[in-house]
Amino acid sequence: LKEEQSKNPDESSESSAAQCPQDLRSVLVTSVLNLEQLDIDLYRGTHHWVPRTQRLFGGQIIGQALVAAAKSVGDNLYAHSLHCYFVRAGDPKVPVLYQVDRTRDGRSFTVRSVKAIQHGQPILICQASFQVLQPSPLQHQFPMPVVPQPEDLLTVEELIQRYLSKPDLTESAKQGLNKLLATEVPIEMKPVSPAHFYRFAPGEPRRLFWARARGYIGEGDMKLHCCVAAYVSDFALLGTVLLPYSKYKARFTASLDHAMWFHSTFRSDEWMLYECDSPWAGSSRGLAQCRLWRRDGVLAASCSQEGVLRVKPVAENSKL
Ligand SMILES: CC(C)(COP(=O)(O)OP(=O)(O)OC[C@H]1O[C@@H](n2cnc3c(N)ncnc32)[C@H](O)[C@@H]1OP(=O)(O)O)[C@@H](O)C(=O)NCCC(=O)NCCSC(=O)CC(=O)O
Repeated sequence: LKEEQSKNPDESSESSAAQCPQDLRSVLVTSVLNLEQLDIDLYRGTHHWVPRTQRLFGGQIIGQALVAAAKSVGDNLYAHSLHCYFVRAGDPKVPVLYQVDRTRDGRSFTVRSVKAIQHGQPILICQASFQVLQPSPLQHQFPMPVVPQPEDLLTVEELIQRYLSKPDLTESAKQGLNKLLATEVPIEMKPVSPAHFYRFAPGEPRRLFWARARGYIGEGDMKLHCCVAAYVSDFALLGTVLLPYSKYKARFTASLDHAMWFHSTFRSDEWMLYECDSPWAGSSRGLAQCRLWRRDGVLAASCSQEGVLRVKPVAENSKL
């Protein structure tokens, strides 16, 4: 992990150096997931992008917790799952400490517990499990959904530019969209069905988008790609729960827990299809699940999350 983070693309193969100048290096690798070591099994992480809610982005905390866990396991071990609870809102004004407990080192599986701490209190508790690669005669997966290729779809930014040119947009809607455009999120996204993605009409609780880390990461360390995928996986997952409810908008939403399973090798800086759905909502909570597909149809990872969602009715004359 460390080696990959410090690797300068100019030092790698000539062709990748030519394609990926230093200034295109993913900020997820150079900053967000590049933890500072304070002591044995103790790390400090800083923030890059903070959501409008002014609480830390859950994906960042999960990604950083997985980085901390991965630093204490051997190169022959690969992350295969993680299970996290978000127990307190993260404070964007201070860094997060990550304390790793080496729960167990087995022959095949190794387990780590990570506590993310701010102001002396845990904000996230995470368990991550790693495995030595092992062959298996049992191998199956569902087929990847058939969707348009990313080259045929618009990015979120391009879609926002289009909406901005609509004549009937209110001034506050324009301001909101311009704010979104000015935000530097380290993920590139292309919704497969923009109307569903933005909840312009009620629909089934299911949405798909292509996503990848912004900037170059390169082949290299699989553990790092898992950390990036953990970061990305929390970005648009919980919103899937709201898709059937066009008459309501979110008043308070936060992910409560997050579980993830890694199945195959993948590159998080290459387009991956995120297939999100929500099988259930009730009691001010919703369950959301996602599958991450490699472009070639291989299932790379699966994810489940429950969140709290409190809503209020949408104003009749809203243009967004
Ligand atoms: C989930 C928790 C809020 C649960 O804590 P509590 O049990 O104390 O929370 P709570 O529900 O009682 O209170 C939270 C806020 O809701 C209000 N509140 C409580 N009950 C209410 C009710 N019945 N109706 C209306 N509002 C209510 C409270 O006054 C408070 O507002 P007020 O605060 O105004 O007093 C907390 O554990 C937490 O913050 N965990 C971290 C979650 C997180 O940060 N996830 C990652 C980021 S989300 C993410 O990354 C994904 C995403 O956003 O999509």
